[in-house]
Amino acid sequence: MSSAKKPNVSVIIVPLFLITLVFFGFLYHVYLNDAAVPILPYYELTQDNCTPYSLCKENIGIPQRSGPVLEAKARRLPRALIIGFNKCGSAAWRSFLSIHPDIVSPTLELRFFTENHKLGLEWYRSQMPLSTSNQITIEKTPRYIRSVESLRRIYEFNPDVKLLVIVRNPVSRLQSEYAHEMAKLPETSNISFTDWIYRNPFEGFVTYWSDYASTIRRAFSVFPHHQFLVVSEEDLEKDPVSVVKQAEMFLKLRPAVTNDVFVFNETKGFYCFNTSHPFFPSVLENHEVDVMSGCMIETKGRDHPSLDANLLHRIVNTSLPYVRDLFRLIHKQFDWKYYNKYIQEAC
Ligand SMILES: Nc1ncnc2c1ncn2[C@@H]1O[C@H](COP(=O)(O)OS(=O)(=O)O)[C@@H](OP(=O)(O)O)[C@H]1O
Repeated sequence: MSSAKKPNVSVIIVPLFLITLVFFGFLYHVYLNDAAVPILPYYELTQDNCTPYSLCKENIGIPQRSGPVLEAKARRLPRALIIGFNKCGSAAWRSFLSIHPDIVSPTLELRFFTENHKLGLEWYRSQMPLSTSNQITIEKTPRYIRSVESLRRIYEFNPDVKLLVIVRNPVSRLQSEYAHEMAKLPETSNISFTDWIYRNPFEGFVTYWSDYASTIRRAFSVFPHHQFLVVSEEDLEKDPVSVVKQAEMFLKLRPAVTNDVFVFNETKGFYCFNTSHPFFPSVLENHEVDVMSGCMIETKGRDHPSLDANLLHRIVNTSLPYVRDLFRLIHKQFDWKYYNKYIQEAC
């Protein structure tokens, strides 16, 4: 008489059922449910063994999706910075770049390498938006370029960081600064552009706003030239796609931003986001963009004061040597009204 007991079927079927469940659950998780990508707090991630000050040197390149990968989102430190100049379209450039699927960017100027340095690198990281490892983070604080101390800190943070710089016709930059200052005052205290200019010692004031070259030259003494991309506000205003494309190439990102991402808004007088473009929802967290119109908020694109001919002549005369110096330094020439006729050839 055999004493062997028949195996209980449930001992086999239950684990088999559970394994199948887990397997299909996994497939669903990876292939069908993008939202299921786990979002881990940054400190749970290895960050590719990077130490805080030696940032990851992985290639910034075309993301290769070669199969199911469980991609963790994390708060990553910037690999590119917009370091200057203020009143030159730095906010629009940052916003326009951030529509690229491989770019994320905090809206606020974090000023980490200037006054907020004491808050520490972990604070800086905590301010960054979540991103995947295929995306790069870009932070914008236009005052970085003016401070040597900040440039040295940036170098210590990451000597390979990419540096984005935007400059502007000095005349428009002065008008922009004036509009910015007047907007802070009650209307009754507003003064004319001419009075505003002559409130200050003329030469020094105009030089301060026009001499991009000295500031960039100083930055060149900290970082090699090839780590800089210098563009012009006028190009961003006229043809934002071309300026975003320059950055795509410079950052070695796949070409993703096309003409249909932007539309010219007659009321605003500037290019704005095309709100029906599939990329648009990615800027909804951007507090510098009006989500209804897709335009930059009202503090960007103010009316400029008209110019008295004599004053214009004086400003152009004073700033011309600095404009020449800039074009020579960066080996580029921008299409700047009032200056073009004096500058016959580049570099
Ligand atoms: N598309 C688009 N929409 C709105 N504004 C645009 C755009 N492109 C460039 N600009 C110009 O950006 C100028 C503001 O420059 P910044 O953002 O660098 O100013 S700030 O330093 O951050 O305050 C702002 O200057 P003002 O015109 O003087 O307001 C704009 O001329």
